[in-house]
Amino acid sequence: MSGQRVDVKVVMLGKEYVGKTSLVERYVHNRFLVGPYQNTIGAAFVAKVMSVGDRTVTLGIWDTAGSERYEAMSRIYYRGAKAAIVCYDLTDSSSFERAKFWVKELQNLEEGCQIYLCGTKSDLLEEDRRRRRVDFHDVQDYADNIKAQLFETSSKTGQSVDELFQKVAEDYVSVAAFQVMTEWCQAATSLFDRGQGRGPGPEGKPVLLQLLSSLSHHSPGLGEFPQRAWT
Ligand SMILES: Nc1nc2c(ncn2[C@@H]2O[C@H](COP(=O)(O)OP(=O)(O)OP(=O)(O)O)[C@@H](O)[C@H]2O)c(=O)[nH]1
Repeated sequence: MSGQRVDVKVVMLGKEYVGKTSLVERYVHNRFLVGPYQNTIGAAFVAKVMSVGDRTVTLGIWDTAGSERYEAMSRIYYRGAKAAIVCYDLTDSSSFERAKFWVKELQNLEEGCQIYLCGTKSDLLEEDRRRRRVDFHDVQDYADNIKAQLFETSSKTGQSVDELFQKVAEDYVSVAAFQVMTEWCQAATSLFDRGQGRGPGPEGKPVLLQLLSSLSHHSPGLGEFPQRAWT
């Protein structure tokens, strides 16, 4: 996978033992490793290619170490991340406090990073509801406040794991499409302001049509409406 182009840098954050590595294992290899717990040292990277509609998106996932000993190192890994999956263990309230710590960090230092809150080990609640230590509605309110998405997953059973990563990729595609659309609108407005929109561009086609075909190329579907309206 080395040298592979990555579309979305995703970072896994959260207290040690919450299940970050297990989440990545379940998603990438569709397996749940049993055996003695091995804490992550530093960080691990894996890339996963996936589909969103007719587009291919490559997620580059950084699995960080949850131990506070590696806190400074985890900061290096969330730099430039477009998405952060901030994990907490549904059976451990202190892990949710730690999740809030990471959310604050991201809000202060990585403004452009979309946050996904992930309550892990939901299978343990299936076995015994009394084990829940983090209330769903409290977290949902918190998630709404910070404009984050909320998922409750189990790496053991696979519950909601694919949905979580799929949402990350889908959000990336819609944000990218929105950016292209915004840039296109700005370019079109500026051409119209200068009265050049219908003039010929470098390929002999009207400049606006050239912009539209570039928009359609980057975001299939988005270019259809204006193209129909203006030709
Ligand atoms: N029952 C259950 N156990 C889980 C689940 N996810 C992880 N675990 C267990 O929780 C322990 C910690 O999991 P890891 O994935 O190593 O946790 P981590 O967050 O990567 O830990 P650090 O690397 O120390 O940050 C392991 O014993 C896992 O088997 C889950 O969904 N259900």
